[in-house]
Amino acid sequence: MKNIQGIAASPGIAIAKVYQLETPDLSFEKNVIDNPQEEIDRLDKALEVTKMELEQIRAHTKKEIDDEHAEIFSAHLLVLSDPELINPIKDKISSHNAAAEVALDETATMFIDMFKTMDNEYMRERAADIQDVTKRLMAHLLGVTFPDPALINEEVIVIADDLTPSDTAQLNRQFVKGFATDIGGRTSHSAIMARSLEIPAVVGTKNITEAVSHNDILIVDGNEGTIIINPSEEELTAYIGKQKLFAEQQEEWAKLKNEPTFSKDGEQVELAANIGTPEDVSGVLNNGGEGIGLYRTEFLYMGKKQLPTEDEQYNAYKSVLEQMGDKPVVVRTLDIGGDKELEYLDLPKELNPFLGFRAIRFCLENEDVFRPQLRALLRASVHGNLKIMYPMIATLEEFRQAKAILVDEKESLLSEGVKVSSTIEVGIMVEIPSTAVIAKQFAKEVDFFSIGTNDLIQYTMAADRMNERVSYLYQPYHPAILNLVNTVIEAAHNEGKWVGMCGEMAGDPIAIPLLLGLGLDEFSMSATSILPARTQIRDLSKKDIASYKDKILSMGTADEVVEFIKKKTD
Ligand SMILES: C=C(OP(=O)(O)O)C(=O)O
Ligand SMILES: [Mg+2]
Repeated sequence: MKNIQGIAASPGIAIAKVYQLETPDLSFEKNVIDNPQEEIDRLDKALEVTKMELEQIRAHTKKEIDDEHAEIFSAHLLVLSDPELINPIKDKISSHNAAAEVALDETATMFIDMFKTMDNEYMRERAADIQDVTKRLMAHLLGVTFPDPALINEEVIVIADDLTPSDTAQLNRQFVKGFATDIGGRTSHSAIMARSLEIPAVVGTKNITEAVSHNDILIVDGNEGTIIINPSEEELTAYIGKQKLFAEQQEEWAKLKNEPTFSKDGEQVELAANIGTPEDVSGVLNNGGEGIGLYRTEFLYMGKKQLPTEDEQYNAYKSVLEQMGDKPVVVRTLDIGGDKELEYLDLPKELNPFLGFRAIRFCLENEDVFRPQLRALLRASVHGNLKIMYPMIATLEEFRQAKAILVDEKESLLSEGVKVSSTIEVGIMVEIPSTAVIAKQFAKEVDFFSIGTNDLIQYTMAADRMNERVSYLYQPYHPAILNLVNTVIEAAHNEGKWVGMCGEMAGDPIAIPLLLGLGLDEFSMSATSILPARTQIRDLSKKDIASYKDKILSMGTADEVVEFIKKKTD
């Protein structure tokens, strides 16, 4: 028996025997050729067959999964038709007399390396897409068959170094009970697809392919990220129990998908989701999200060579708003800086980037960047229920200045005859202690607050959210944090305004009772946390917890708070 720890990528527990998905041998002789045209013809033929195969996988995915995942293969097809990839391969063949395999390998490696080293997770994962497509193309050039996971016909757990999107799309849910890979992260495509197929998965184990052999029995715990190889009888019994419990839990959760969120004593709150791209919206709706509490627009600006145009932004915002119908969508304006750099802006390196020139500070000094975003948002506002939120507000002047620019852009759009919604709420993130402390003054001017605890905790505790050595100080349940949260909620409610929270704390099962008791109106979290949170809230009495509010807020340590709330809500 041996346990391996990886990253929990898709929830659930699977127990079955190992199926090793091996990549075929794609090695080749590095021959020089004497007829480049023949090689180019071979390449064109392989391209044609690969495209046909991808079309088939796309159709299969569309039928068996959904349109969104089928789009991955549309992207692959685009890669194969992209002259920026194909022309350099052909140039290498004709100018260096390289065999098609050599030219493909060298060109693909160059692009993959380039994307892999980018300081942006999204782009790094696009490297995996190019790798996937070019491997398939190479197999056709070499005349070797690619593994076909669709042929699996007994219950298994698929083990692989990595699962490409096309592998994942072919997995038959009836037989493939789970999967585990050496590489990958929570946002890699295979992980995203595992979640929508609802196959338990653990990724990033580093060495699962070496640790198991063909007929081993495995337990894959996608809730905890653990894999148990050849479990003992006791472990098996324990996990079969957990599996049953999880299945029961999921059935319970699913019943609440289209339900509003009420506490046991009948108080309503809103459970919303945090998203980074329009593609994330379907996951929000599938998980019963009542709104988008934070759309991080940075991703529109990242992984590019220049700023996105106003129209590009308009299309992204419109897509999110339309998909959400009349449900609220809080879009946060550009929060660049800190750990999120935009290389093309060429901003000077700073000693303390988290305390530096970022977010609203940058936008107010760079109106040429800020105004197009606000215009795109205002134009998109007629397509849904838009709320605009400014990040990193530290002073009232910043909010007033940002709002004045918005009003100015609105007036100019209206004078151009462009329609703009008249009901857009304008609010701020509360993630800087100064703003939390004078929330009372802010509450008179903003339409809403959303508490960004990821930053509020680091600034209040003076503990860098990225620094492992001070992570013990990063304490969401610290009375100082709870007092600030309480100040913000009371201030807002006194002015008849609503308060959300979009930091990670909002989806944390220990924090949820505390936040409910303090009167938080909207909880914004990752989509898959929504149904468990709704279930939890239905069992909590807001009034009961609120009656302990003064006691909790006067406690001295986070441990005391946790111990107390656990005891009261068990
Ligand atoms: C939601 C927040 O913003 P980000 O994590 O993007 O800084 C936060 O600070 O809590
Ligand atoms: Mg923040």
